[in-house]
Amino acid sequence: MLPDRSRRKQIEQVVVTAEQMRQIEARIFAAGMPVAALMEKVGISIARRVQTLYPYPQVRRVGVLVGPGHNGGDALVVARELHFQGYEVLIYRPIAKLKELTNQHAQYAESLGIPHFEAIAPLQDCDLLIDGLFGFGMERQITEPIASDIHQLDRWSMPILSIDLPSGLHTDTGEVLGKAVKATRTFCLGLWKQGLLQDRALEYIGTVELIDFDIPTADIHAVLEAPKVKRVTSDLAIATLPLTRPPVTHKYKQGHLLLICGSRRYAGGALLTALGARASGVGMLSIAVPESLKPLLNAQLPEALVVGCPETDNGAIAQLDLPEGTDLESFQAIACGPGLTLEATPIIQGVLNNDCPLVLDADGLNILAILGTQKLSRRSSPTVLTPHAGEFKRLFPDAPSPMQDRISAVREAAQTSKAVVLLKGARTAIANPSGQVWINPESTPALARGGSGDVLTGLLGGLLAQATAQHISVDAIAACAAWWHSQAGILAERERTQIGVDAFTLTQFLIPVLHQSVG
Ligand SMILES: NC(=O)C1=CN([C@@H]2O[C@H](COP(=O)(O)OP(=O)(O)OC[C@H]3O[C@@H](n4cnc5c(N)ncnc54)[C@H](OP(=O)(O)O)[C@@H]3O)[C@@H](O)[C@H]2O)[C@@H](O)CC1
Ligand SMILES: Nc1ncnc2c1ncn2[C@@H]1O[C@H](COP(=O)(O)OP(=O)(O)O)[C@@H](O)[C@H]1O
Ligand SMILES: [K+]
Repeated sequence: MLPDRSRRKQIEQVVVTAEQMRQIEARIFAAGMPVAALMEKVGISIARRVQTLYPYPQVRRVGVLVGPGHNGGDALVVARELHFQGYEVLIYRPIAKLKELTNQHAQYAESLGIPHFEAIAPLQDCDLLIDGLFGFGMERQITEPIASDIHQLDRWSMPILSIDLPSGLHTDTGEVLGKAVKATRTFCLGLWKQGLLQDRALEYIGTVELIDFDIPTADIHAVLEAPKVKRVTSDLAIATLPLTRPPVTHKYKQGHLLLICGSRRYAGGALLTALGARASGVGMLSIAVPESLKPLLNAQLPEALVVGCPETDNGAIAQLDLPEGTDLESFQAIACGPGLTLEATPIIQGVLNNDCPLVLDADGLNILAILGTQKLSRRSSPTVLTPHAGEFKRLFPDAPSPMQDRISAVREAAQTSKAVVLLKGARTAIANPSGQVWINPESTPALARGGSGDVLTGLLGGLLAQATAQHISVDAIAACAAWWHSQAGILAERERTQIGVDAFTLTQFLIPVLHQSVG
């Protein structure tokens, strides 16, 4: 058995579907763990955590919503424990027919004199509600009268704590099945459920934490075969960062990144991409911009080699004018797109035809959408595409909608395009062509602001350029960049409020966040 800390770190990376969770539980039960014992263990862990977060007597009246399955069973164990700790517990039990084990707990709660109701109204004056209506067994639409009762909860103001998932959310896709509880907190049981990491679930889940109940890692590995879905934890991301260098090295050994970005109209995009790249620590940074942007870039990034390129009449890059003896394959990575405009189509065609690891963003993606993503399958070096949902739809019109099941969408896009696809959003999802998916589990809406994606492009380009000599997968690097970018946003928000995180400010928090995370 792994020491507890290391096991916990592994568990935090795992993401499961309902079916995978069922299979893992089935193995535990088949090995001899009684179902009732597991429910008891889970229920008691939840009750302890409730007592810490909502201590008696600050919180006195607790309403417990009990469904027909084992989610309801868990809730009844919590109800019983809280009753014995002095809380006044009231139970809402809208469905009479309960699974056997749940029914036994219901009978015992009745014998203790805990009142139960078929209607929701008697719970109106509770200080806290615990939602154990449905968990990962929920597959059908919620019907009346439960839908109306859940609607009623939206009008009440007490905190709601959901067990495993807010009732009514689909475990895998995060879809609302008719109506769903809007939780203040969710205690996800055992392993992270995929639906909790989907953007559309975020409005419902509140603050989420994992309640570990010691699932053996052997059972997890037995069920979860590659490709997997992984949460990008701090441990995973930090292990990928190029934090220490060998004592004997030089700038070109630390990666040479070429940025191709900007136009007279969109100068800021080039600057923000360059500042993101600077923070990555890349050994050498070259920046190709239209000639008229050269003074601006030189003034802001004195360390960079700024290549002024001939311009179109509208101020876009007309052709790359790299220094004598340099071609596109001289670089460890190229990142291009922000601010280019569609006039830069020949430039994108040129980089696609070259054999160098490539990050495409913004207009780079818009041009690729016109050229067709099948162009990518001919590249022998890795390509990373970093679309937001709008760009994604233009690039992959036949993939599932990125507004719905983002994990399926990004996986299919990566498989068909043979690129690593980083689908930006509240919970950025990254997939590689083999179907491995990473989800960045923490971020802040402070990042929903013009230019913050440009910062990510530069940061990712810089990490990619530094990693080519090492054996780190490109999707792991993209996941690491998404984590770093979000963590900088979170730190910037903490110091400057949610409205204080403009994209330039974000670049200034990229290094401080490492101090905090790495120590
Ligand atoms: N096994 C264990 O000991 C452990 C289990 N754990 C806990 O168990 C939970 C999973 O339990 P579960 O599989 O019993 O399913 P659950 O989520 O309670 O609900 C399914 C029930 O709801 C019913 N139902 C569905 N939709 C409905 C609708 N629209 N309207 C009305 N009814 C509807 C459905 O009925 P059916 O569709 O079959 O007719 C079925 O009866 C899990 O999330 C976790 O909390 C963990 O603590 C670990 C230990
Ligand atoms: N609600 C949100 N929560 C967390 N991060 C967000 C949210 N909305 C956007 N972001 C992040 O902000 C960045 C925006 O990038 P993008 O849409 O390309 O903007 P731009 O093109 O203006 O730079 C992405 O990294 C995205 O993941
Ligand atoms: K629930």
